[in-house]
Amino acid sequence: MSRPVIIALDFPTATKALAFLDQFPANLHVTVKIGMELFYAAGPEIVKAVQQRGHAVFLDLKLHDIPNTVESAMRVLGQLGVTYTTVHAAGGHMMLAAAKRGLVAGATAAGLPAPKLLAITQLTSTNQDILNQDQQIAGTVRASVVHYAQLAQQSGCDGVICSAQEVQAIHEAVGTDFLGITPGIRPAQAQADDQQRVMTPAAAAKAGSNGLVIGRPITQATDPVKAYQDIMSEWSN
Ligand SMILES: O=C(O)c1cc(=O)[nH]c(=O)n1[C@@H]1O[C@H](COP(=O)(O)O)[C@@H](O)[C@H]1O
Repeated sequence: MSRPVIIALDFPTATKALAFLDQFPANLHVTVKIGMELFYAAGPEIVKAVQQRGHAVFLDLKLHDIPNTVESAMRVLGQLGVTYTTVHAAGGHMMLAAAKRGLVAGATAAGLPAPKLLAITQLTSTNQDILNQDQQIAGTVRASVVHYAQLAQQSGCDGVICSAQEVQAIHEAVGTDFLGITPGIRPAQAQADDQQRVMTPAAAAKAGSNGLVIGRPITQATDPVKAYQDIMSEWSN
């Protein structure tokens, strides 16, 4: 199975996102994450534009609503030909199962393979204090993340989004076939920004991460292609 370095295309307009991608050689096909900012600004057209350039798309809209609404929304997203998409594990078993049903139904109707469904566990910007005080969840961040991974697996998800700090515990709990895709990745000298649970690409690889999500260290680099290639080589060595 491929272990992608997924570039978070966090830009406010399609023009800026495509100008960023145009810096990459035409024959270098990557996986990019289109999140709320870009999708709200540019809609499904930006998904198509990125796919037409040969890149795979991770559509990250982190759905969280009642099961019926999530199922209907996923039916629409399932028709876009994306590789991965996201739903919040905190919505519970019924919502996750509904998300999976909708995604598979949408993809089947469009004659496409179903995208991998990844459940958001605890955001990598969450720390122990936020978990215990703001969310009023007792216990450790790791225990909460592993619990959500078990729930997501039982509900038919293909994997979770978590910090690379929790990947090993997840794989021990639910098996190595279940994907642990990890944002909160920072090369050794990079600043953490708003991320709390971070790891370097090399440490994430060692921990068994199934894919990295990385934005600012690439998108805001002076030479984004070199930043991407440096991370790729650290990750795959
Ligand atoms: O779902 C995500 O992709 C996500 C989950 C999470 O727990 N933490 C997290 O940072 N992300 C996303 O991963 C990207 C990280 O960006 P950088 O912090 O710039 O590398 C952003 O697009 C976030 O929305």
